[in-house]
Amino acid sequence: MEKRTIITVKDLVKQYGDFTAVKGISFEVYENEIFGLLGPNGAGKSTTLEIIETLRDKTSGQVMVDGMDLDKDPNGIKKIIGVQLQSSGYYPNLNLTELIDLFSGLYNQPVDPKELLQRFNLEDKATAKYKQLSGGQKQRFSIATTLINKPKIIFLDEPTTGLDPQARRNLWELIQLVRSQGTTVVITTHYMDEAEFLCDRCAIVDKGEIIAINSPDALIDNLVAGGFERQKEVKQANLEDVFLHMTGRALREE
Ligand SMILES: Nc1ncnc2c1ncn2[C@@H]1O[C@H](COP(=O)(O)OP(=O)(O)OP(=O)(O)O)[C@@H](O)[C@H]1O
Repeated sequence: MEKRTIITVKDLVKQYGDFTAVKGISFEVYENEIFGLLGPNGAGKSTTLEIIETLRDKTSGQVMVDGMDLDKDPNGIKKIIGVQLQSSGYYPNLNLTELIDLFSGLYNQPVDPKELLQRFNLEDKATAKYKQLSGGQKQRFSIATTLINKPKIIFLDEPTTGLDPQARRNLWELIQLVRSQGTTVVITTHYMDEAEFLCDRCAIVDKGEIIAINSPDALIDNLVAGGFERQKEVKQANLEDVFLHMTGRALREE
């Protein structure tokens, strides 16, 4: 089936003073895929994401989101995307239900807080404040809030950083669920196992340039075809498997 392109980035450049953080990158994201931006610290992933999210000005280049040109219709783009807020974006005196009601009012979108919290395994926290949540719960809540305006695309910037293996896997399942319900997901991560598990395609960004873009499988196959061999014998399991086998897969944060 022909894939529909939902994001097109062409020759994108971002300069901070004399420093060029993004050096003319181009890529496309297809509708309903999970697309990853991978790269070391400072590669330019967040800058790229924030430009597409309309939160940061670009220096040059073209960005189209669902047929809308970033230069001409940033407000149109804002309406169809969901962006994770930093923790400072949540009013400290409101509980989770009240926060959802607040966003729902701001977006003018009716949302049932109970149903949304249930979907993200947070029904017991309906009257808790954001700051009272564990790391995993905070991430789940912030992903839940990206869905309030019923976006076509959500952007997740390092959603599992700092989480334990159980919470990470739980979040992976939730991200897959969000995609299965029709949302396109753009994610940045430093965890290659995460990208391999979640992403349909990923771009590897280094020093402001895209150095590879493909499915994780194809990237691995290309490396092996080039004669790469692992130095160590590959074991049937890794330390994370040991950890999860011994401590279980159930979430521990409650
Ligand atoms: N507001 C700013 N002013 C000046 N330089 C900036 C600014 N924001 C980012 N940079 C620089 O641009 C480069 C790219 O930063 P960016 O945050 O996009 O990278 P990243 O790939 O998301 O990194 P990380 O994985 O650490 O989040 C870095 O060298 C960073 O120091």
